[in-house]
Amino acid sequence: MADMNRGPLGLYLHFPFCVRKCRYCDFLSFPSDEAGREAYLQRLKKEIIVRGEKYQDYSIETLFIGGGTPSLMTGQQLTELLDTVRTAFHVSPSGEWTMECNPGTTDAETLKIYRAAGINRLSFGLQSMNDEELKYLGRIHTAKQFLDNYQAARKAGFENINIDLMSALPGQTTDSWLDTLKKAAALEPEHLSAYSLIIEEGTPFWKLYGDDRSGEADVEGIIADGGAGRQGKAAIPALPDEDSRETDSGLVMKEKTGFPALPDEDSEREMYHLTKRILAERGYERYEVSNYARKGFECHHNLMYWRRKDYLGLGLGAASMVGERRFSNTSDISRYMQDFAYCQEEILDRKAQIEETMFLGLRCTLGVSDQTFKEKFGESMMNIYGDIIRQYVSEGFLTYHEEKGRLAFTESGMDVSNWILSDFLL
Ligand SMILES: C[S@@+](CC[C@H](N)C(=O)[O-])C[C@H]1O[C@@H](n2cnc3c(N)ncnc32)[C@H](O)[C@@H]1O
Ligand SMILES: C[S@@+](CC[C@H](N)C(=O)[O-])C[C@H]1O[C@@H](n2cnc3c(N)ncnc32)[C@H](O)[C@@H]1O
Ligand code: SF4
Repeated sequence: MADMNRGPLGLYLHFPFCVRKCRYCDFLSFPSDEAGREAYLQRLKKEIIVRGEKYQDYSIETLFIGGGTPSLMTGQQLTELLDTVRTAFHVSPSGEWTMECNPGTTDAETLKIYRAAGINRLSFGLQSMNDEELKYLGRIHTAKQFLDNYQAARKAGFENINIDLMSALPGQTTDSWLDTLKKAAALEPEHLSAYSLIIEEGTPFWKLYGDDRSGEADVEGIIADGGAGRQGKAAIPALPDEDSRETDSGLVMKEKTGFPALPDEDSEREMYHLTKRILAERGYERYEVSNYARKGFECHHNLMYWRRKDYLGLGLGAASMVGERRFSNTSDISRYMQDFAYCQEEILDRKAQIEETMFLGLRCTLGVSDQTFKEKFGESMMNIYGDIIRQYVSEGFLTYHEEKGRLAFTESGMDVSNWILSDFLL
């Protein structure tokens, strides 16, 4: 139940450490040792206490521990971290508390402690069920290790589990994507995220594949997840040597590098359409561009971002938006260990607020409510975007539901949402 007297707040905690860096990843994370992780957590707990004092008028509705690899935390570290949150903030009793969990980094005992400490949703970064694809991505785990962890999580009492998958991987065929999708859905997780691999600048994959996917990263950049997630690049170590670059599955290899080629555009499209069909057939409703859930299991924390509700991000590089103030912590670890000053702060003007409302709202299949829009901005969406909306409605990409007063993408609009959304920049 929401706290009547306090405003709802989403709390994000960043844990910036991984066993090693995956070749495609530009999230803020780097390898670490035990001492470094412990020192960071001491600092994070201190930040929780310091910031908590300023947020006594709020109640934590959702909590999300992301990374990096938060499951590198011991049971005791996680328990202390969550106890600190409960001491420093008001928390809603039935809130969604998610933690990202990397296959190959956890076990049954630890998962039980996480559950007892208050985590009630797990998000597994599986990416693929194909060990060869996992190897090229630079993942540290196999599909089998994921399965073991997944079963252990169910036994530990987790009844709300997400699995992250990625398509359009090096060497991936539509058949192998189909296989990954089917195997993941067969486990009946409550939630599935299916992303298309983005070749991010500055990553080892950029060196290997940057030319093949030029332009793609730019489009994604405009429509970032509410500003959260894609800022702050970590230093990326050189490509580790491969023991063997042989492949026995007939993959097309990139000349010189020994890495398989990316699927061509047609295969990528096919994979995308397969995702929708296979997941729909198995009872997963798409509620956002890349997110699918059983009814009632949509990720509340991410919905806070897309609906532009207040959220506070703590830890290295974490992003926040409270009121129309957007701010984030430094991405420089040595600075973070010394002071908690915000490094980027801006007040969003009306234009930016309107653009964001459209970008983030339209990503969700529910779309944007004209009523809510009017209450916020004092005029109808039609006043501002009339021409564009009419054009895309007549072309069948957008639909306006008169009765509900909501503007949303049609299915074909969702397929090209990135391109259409750029027209909503004022
Ligand atoms: C920031 S990661 C953290 C999750 C966890 N550390 C893991 O990798 O298992 C969250 C998710 O973003 C997705 N992701 C990361 N890099 C991506 C990229 N370059 N393109 C598309 N999706 C990406 C992956 O599916 C990943 O599970
Ligand atoms: C890409 S999403 C994946 C969510 C997952 N599919 C799910 O349903 O739970 C999560 C990642 O976004 C990033 N992230 C989310 N909120 C953030 C915030 N407020 N500040 C900084 N990074 C954030 C973190 O790297 C986190 O691991
Ligand atoms: S994808 Fe996940 S595990 Fe891999 S480097 Fe990025 S945050 Fe770490």
